Amino acid sequence: MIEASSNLRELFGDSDDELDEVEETDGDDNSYSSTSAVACVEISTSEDSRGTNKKLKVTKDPSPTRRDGNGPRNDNYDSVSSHSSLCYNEWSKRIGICDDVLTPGECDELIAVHESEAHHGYIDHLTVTRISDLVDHAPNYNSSEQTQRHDQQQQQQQKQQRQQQEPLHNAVYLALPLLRARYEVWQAVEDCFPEHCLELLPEFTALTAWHKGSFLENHYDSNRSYLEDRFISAVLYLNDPVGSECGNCNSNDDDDACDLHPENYHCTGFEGGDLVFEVPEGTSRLGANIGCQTNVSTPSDQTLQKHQITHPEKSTRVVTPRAGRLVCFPSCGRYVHRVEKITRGTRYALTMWFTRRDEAMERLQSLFLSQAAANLAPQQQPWETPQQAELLRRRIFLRPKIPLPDKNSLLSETEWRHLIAYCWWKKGIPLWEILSKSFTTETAMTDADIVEGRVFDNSSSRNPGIAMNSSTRTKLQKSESQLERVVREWRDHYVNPRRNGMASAMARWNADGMLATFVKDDEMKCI
Ligand SMILES: O=C(O)CCC(=O)C(=O)O
Ligand SMILES: [Fe+2]
Repeated sequence: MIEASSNLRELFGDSDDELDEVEETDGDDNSYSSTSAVACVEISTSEDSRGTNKKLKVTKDPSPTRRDGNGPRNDNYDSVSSHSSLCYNEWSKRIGICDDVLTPGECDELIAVHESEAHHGYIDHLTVTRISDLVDHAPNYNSSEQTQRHDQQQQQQQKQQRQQQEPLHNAVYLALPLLRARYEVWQAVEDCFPEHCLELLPEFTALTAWHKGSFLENHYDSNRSYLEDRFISAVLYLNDPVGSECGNCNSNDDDDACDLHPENYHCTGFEGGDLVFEVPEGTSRLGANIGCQTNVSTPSDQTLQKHQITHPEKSTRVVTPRAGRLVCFPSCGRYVHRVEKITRGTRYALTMWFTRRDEAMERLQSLFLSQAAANLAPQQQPWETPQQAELLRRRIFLRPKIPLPDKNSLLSETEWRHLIAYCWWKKGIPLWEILSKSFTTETAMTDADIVEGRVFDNSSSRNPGIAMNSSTRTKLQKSESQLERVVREWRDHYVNPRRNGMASAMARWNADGMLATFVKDDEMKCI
């Protein structure tokens, strides 16, 4: 997975190269929305049906059939569709759309997880949190060493007490909701591709934040030799687009309201960002013509059928993101797609690929390393310059107007970052207000504006030089009593329950650490 991700910049960053390999189509005159168009695989999973029973229906534990490593290459969707009079319905039904795969609350938590540990992504204006960003530095929760200990329960209690007192060194507790969501996506993808049930293995899992200005040109997802193991692509959207008004901050400002109100940066709406598929050239709109099932439903489709019109060669199928909506499709060249530019706000998603080859599977064995926890200060990604990494770090603090902490600060930098995201997620906790009583707002705001403008701007990344003044830091120390209450709530009601849930889930997982399976409801409980 590490190799694959370090190559992602090559995949997405140099869009000129990318387009050379993909047949370009330009027509979007005939685009139509997924919500009203041809029915494909539509599976609505209500909250009830997502209970433990469903989660246990397909066991993700490794079995010889899943893990023999001899699965076929991802050529069948290409070859099924490669005859010249490809049936539109046959093509379209491979684009699975499932709504309510996660609840709004689960989506919000994943957004907060991303905000806690955001790194520069593989294209401009994109930040990512790969699952490995959370677990690679995990302490050993489940080593054989530990299980052999005589008084395991006592050890566990001591450990929990230590955790409650020690500064937060790692982000592993944040992996719990992500692992749960990963499993939900996995199940939904299997539901959409039942013919490949029990074959599909996660190859890559990351939370992605598509900030204003980000987009992806036409591409398909297995379009490099080192990506050819990718078989199914899956994107679970975590927030809704908004109209002209700002969803949460009630601003009527037409001009980038969310971007202008960083203190309300829980306004997670966005504009733009549709996922647009190119219908392959030569595709017939008439499924009946070549004997496949016809389930066309829109008036325009019926008209086409009635008049026996072949669908124009160049057209698109548009999927509009929505919180809890999963879209999954073959990663092969028949499913060329793009992401339209995000023109406002941030579009959040959980992005996954599935493979059928065991060797290509995403490894999570580092969850089981018996290493001491490393300090998870934001780490420089292979494609980042140190300056870019530093700017992103500053942005995380300054966007919500929180001064950069120094050595004497109440919390470590990791803790501050996580606390900021928690408060942002919980919305009702006015961290900025608590702090603003005792630090110089003007300084923080000025810095925030400068950083916001530069963080994604490569041309200015050579000069990140922004220093917080010392009075800001000194004053921050004085607000401890109010802050301490917030910190206690965060630790007691969030960090510790999540840590315990993680430890409990991991105790049930396979000793080789290669497959993380389901996470139980009670392990997710936050008091
Ligand atoms: O986020 C999306 O809608 C699709 C993203 C995508 O195409 C990709 O990451 O390859
Ligand atoms: Fe893609």
